[in-house]
Amino acid sequence: MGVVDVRQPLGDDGEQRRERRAWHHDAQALHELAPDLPVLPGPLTEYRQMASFDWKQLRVLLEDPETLRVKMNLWRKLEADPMFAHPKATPSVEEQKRHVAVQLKRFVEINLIPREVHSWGYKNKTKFMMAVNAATASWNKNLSVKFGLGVSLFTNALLSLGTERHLPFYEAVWDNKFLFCLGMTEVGHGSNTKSVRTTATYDPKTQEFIIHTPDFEAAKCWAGNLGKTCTHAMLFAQLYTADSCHGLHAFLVPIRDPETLTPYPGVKVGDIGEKAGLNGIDNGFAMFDHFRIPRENLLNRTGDVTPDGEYESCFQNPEQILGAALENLLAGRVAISQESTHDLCAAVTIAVRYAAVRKQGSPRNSKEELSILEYPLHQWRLFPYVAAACSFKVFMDLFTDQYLEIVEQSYKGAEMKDITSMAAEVHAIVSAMKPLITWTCASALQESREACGGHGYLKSSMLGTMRADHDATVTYEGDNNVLSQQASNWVVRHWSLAKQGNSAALLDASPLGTLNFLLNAEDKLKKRFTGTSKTDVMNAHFVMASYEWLLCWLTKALDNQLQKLKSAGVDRFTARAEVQAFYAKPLALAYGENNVLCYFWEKIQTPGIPSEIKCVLERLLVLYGLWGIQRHFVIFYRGGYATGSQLADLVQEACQTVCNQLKPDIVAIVDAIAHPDAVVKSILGRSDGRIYDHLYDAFMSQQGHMERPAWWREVAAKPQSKL
Ligand SMILES: Cc1cc2nc3c(=O)[nH]c(=O)nc-3n(C[C@H](O)[C@H](O)[C@H](O)COP(=O)(O)OP(=O)(O)OC[C@H]3O[C@@H](n4cnc5c(N)ncnc54)[C@H](O)[C@@H]3O)c2cc1C
Repeated sequence: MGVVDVRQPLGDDGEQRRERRAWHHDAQALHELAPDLPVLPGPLTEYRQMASFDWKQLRVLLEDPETLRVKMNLWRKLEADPMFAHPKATPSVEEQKRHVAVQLKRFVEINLIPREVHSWGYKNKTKFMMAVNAATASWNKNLSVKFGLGVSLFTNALLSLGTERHLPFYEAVWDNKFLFCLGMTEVGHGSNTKSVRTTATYDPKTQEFIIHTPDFEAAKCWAGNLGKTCTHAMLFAQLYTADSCHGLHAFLVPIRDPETLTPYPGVKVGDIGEKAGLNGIDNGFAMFDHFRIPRENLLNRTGDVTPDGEYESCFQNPEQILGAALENLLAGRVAISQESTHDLCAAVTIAVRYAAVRKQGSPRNSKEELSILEYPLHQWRLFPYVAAACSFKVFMDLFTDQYLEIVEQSYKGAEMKDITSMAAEVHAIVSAMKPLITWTCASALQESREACGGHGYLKSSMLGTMRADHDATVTYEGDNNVLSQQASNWVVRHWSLAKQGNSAALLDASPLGTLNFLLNAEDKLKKRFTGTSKTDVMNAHFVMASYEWLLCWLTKALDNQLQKLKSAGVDRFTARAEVQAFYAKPLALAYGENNVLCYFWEKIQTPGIPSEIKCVLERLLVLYGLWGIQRHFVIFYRGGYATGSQLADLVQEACQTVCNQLKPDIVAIVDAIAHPDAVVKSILGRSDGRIYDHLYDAFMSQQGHMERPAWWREVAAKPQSKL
């Protein structure tokens, strides 16, 4: 195997791919990926005509056209099949579960993921599956979660944790015979997975593992599909042999008879009940009473038990085994970040189109009311989220390629430069990005709901449904607050190299370059803000240099705090807990934001981008960066980067100016990142902008909406006595 170098953000064939992805789209391809918008003059026409660029070209720049093609194809198929139609009224919780379960069956049956995909290499296959997942999530998040847990995420984990003897499970899942759940969380433990208490004790007499739940707090809990539908669980339990506990391992545990869905004796299993959202998913609990499974059901890539009960591991200690097992969950976190980017795009599509059409208030002596988009406050509320949506889209596109390349090469056994450092860096990036992206999306959904006023609160705006369904992403697959600690831990670990000025070691530790801000850190920390006009801050150079200073300061400050606590005799666990709120969490967030800026900047350098699009992209980058800088003002002042009011004054002025510059282009930017109307499903966010026509239809099409209620007698005034 040759040595693989993924230092280039675009991968080893970066230059080639840049060329490929730059502006060679014929009219037919563009039409397929960016179908024409309504041509009749409509409420959005005026703003569309103001645009300085072609939205179709921006669309295929912000996302890999191949990925976009997969999504557009899938959406067309889902739209054409009545089984995937959205119910008009909200069904009961039970019916939501039934509907999503039968949709999943059909999803697999009609080969929405063609069989040949399984023979593709890891990278192409996973990239395809991720595109399908993100597109499905935008159609119906319940369906994508059910599919992810039960089929795609499971089979992904199976291939990396299991061995050849587990392949029949892989086949059975894709043949619709088995459905899985991933059972890690217990009633009493979630984030601290090491303390999971379900046991799997090996019995050499029968060559079986005995799965047991010691008490209710150790019951498996929350696993999607476990409540009603799964046939098996990929269950995480502490593995015991006669001599000792070998830590957390994954087991394939039968839960229900696949033909009758009756739970097996020894498994007490059920649904945990109605949730705040995602009610199409049957999240469940399960308790095991000395339930026996064959020895071969242990996923044995990282460790195995011989028939006579001897434990064999490729790792030295149980923590390493856990680490290897959890590494496999990274794909899930990447997928969540992709889905959330989609939700963010949908939220701003709805809110910006609505803002362009909705008129409210007018200046004195003017008869014309203003679109709410004209108000600087409204721009400031929404445009940074549009900038975030575009930047995240680019980041996820480029980073997913790198991530899959690294995993593929390591599977192939390629002799990769710095594989250990690369794995650690990828882990840190994902641990920072999943929180950043899901939190940004959550606040965008809330802001967009408010920005659409009362109508935004209608179910048919879709913002409430999206907000409720998206909400869980900040908790599952690693709670955001806990996950972000892994990112800050990794960054701060390298401060000593920065302090020594050891650039070579820093570059080795960060093959993807996300620690480059630490190069010459002490010099960077000497920099002070000297700007005197808004043009000094309204550019990418200022934004990126300020982020470098911010990150160096936060890393150094976090390290100082940890050293201080250590010198005072505070143990490592307590010290880490002490610094979380004011050092570690801001560092993880700033690290994530800086990654977004660096990848976006790299993208803007793609050769051949038309100058008008480049100008829009730079404005979006600057707005995203300034939005972050003003959130971190306290640190800039606290660390002495700025004194007096100049930095705050100029950044605020610049934010408002960039918003104003983006205003004529904002509807076209949103057109470039919007999903088709049938996917967004919002009466406020359609591409024709005819919000009042759609509102009228929505009001008028409700069943019985103008009828006297059947229960009118219970509330109507009693007839007056004639006496
Ligand atoms: C819709 C949904 C679907 C899910 N699906 C699955 C599934 O399929 N399979 C599965 O196994 N699990 C699933 N889960 C469970 C999910 O993975 C856990 O909820 C998650 O890991 C968090 O664990 P917890 O709920 O025990 O919270 P806890 O770990 O108890 O955390 C509670 C709060 O304490 C904070 N906290 C915890 N530890 C620390 C610390 N060290 N420092 C600072 N703060 C801390 C957290 O930030 C959090 O705000 C699902 C959850 C939801 C909501």
